[in-house]
Amino acid sequence: MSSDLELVDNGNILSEKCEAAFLVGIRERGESDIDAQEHLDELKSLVDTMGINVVDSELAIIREPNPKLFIGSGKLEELVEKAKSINADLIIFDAELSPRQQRNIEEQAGMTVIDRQEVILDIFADRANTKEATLQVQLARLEYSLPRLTRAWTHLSRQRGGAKGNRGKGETQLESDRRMVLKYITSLKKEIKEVKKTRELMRKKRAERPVPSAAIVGYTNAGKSSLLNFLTGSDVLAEDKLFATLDPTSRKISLPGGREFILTDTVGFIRKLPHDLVDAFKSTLEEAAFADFIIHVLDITNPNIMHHHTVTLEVLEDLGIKDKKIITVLNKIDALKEGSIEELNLLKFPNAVKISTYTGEGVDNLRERVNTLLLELHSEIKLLIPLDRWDIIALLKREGTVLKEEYMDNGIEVIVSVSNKIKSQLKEYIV
Ligand SMILES: Nc1nc2c(ncn2[C@@H]2O[C@H](COP(=O)(O)OP(=O)(O)OP(=O)(O)O)[C@@H](O)[C@H]2O)c(=O)[nH]1
Ligand SMILES: [Mg+2]
Repeated sequence: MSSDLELVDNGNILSEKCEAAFLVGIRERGESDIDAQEHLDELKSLVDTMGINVVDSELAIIREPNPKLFIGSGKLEELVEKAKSINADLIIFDAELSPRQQRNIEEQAGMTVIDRQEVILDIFADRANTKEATLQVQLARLEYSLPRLTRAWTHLSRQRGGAKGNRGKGETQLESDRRMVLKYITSLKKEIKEVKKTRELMRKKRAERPVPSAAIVGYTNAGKSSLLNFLTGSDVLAEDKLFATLDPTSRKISLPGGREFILTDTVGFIRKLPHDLVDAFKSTLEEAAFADFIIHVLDITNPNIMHHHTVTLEVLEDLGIKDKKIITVLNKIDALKEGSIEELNLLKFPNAVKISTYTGEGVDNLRERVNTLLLELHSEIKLLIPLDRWDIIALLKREGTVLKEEYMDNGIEVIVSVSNKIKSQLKEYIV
C-alpha cells in the first residue's frame, strides 16, 4: 500500500515518526497559574501514554487566540528556538488548533506540530480493541483529518524531498484524496450503524431480565476498572495509563444477602475531549444512560478532583442523564497523605463512600450503599403462592431474583426481589 493510501486508510496525520516532544501549555485569561500547570501536567501524562518522550515544556499566556498562529508570533519564535535547541522533533499544543493555525505554526517551526485533540485521538486509536470502538475512532480521526489534508500532503511531499515541481499533480491528488476520505467516512458510518443495532439488541435482551444495572463513570485513571475488578474478582485491564478502557465491560455482581446487579465499566472522561470523539463514544456511553443508577468514581489523590467532578457531571448531563441516583465514590484513600491539601477534599464530599481498591477498605460500605439503593428500586417481598400456580413462580424467576423458596403445606413460600411494578401485580399473595 502506498503511503498516501495508508494515510487515508487509518486517518493518521502524524505520518512522520516523532520521538522527542516539546509541550506548550496554555494559560488562558482568568486562569490561575496552578490550574494551567495542572493542565500541562495532564498533557504530559497523555503524551507519556502515547509513548512519546517529553523533553521539555513551557506555559504560554494568551489573552485572545491569534487566528493565524494561536499565540503571538514573537512568543512562537521563542518557543520554536527552545524546542530546536533541545532537539525536539515535535511540538504539542495543549489547545484546539484550527487546521489553518496548525499549518501556519508548522511552517514557521519547520517541524510537526499537533494539538491536544490529535493526542487524544491517537491514544484512542491505539487503545480501541473491539470492532465498535475501532470503527468509531477511525471515523473520528477521518473527520478530524478531512480539513487537514493539505497539511498531510505537505508532510508527504517533504518526505519525498519536496514536491514543488509537482504542484499540479499534488492538487489533483488532494481532490481525489478528499473524495476517497468522504467515501470512507460514509461507509464507516454505515458499518457503525450495523454494529450499533447488534448492541441495542443485546441491551434490549438484558433489559428483559429483571436484574438492575449500574454504570461506573468518572475521569480517566480514577480507578473505575480497578473497582469493577475488585467487586468481581475479574481482570479487566487497569493500568496507570489514560484511557485504559474504551469499551464497556459488564459483569454480574452478587451482594451479601443474595441480591444481584449488573455493573458496567465505561470509558473515562477528560477535559476538552475532542468533539468528534464525544459524538463517537456517545453510543458507548449510552450504557450509562440505560443504567438504573450511576457509580461516580473520583481519585482523591488528584489535586484536580473538583474539576474532574464537574467534567464528569457535565458529560452525564450531555448524555441526558440528570435524574439518576448517583453514588459518589472517593477512591485511592490508601495513598492519601495525612495533612495534605488533597485530604481537605474529603470534606467537600461528605456523602461520598471512601474506598481503596488496593486495600479493600471501605468497599463493604459501598456494597451496603448499593444494597440500600437497590432496595429502593426493587422491593424484597415474601409471598405465599398456591401450589398449582407454577406460572407465577416462573414469572418471579423471570422477572425477579428469588432469594428463598420453601414448600409448605398450603403453598410455596418465596422471598423475592422484584421491581415495584411486579410487586403491585402480586399484592394478593404477599404475606
Ligand atoms: N493507590 C491506589 N491506586 C489505585 C487504586 N485503584 C486504582 N489505582 C491505580 O490507578 C490507576 C488507574 O486505574 P484504572 O482502574 O485503570 O482506572 P480507570 O478509571 O479504569 O481508567 P481509564 O480506563 O483510563 O479511564 C492504576 O494504576 C491503578 O493501579 C487505589 O485504591 N489506590
Ligand atoms: Mg478503565
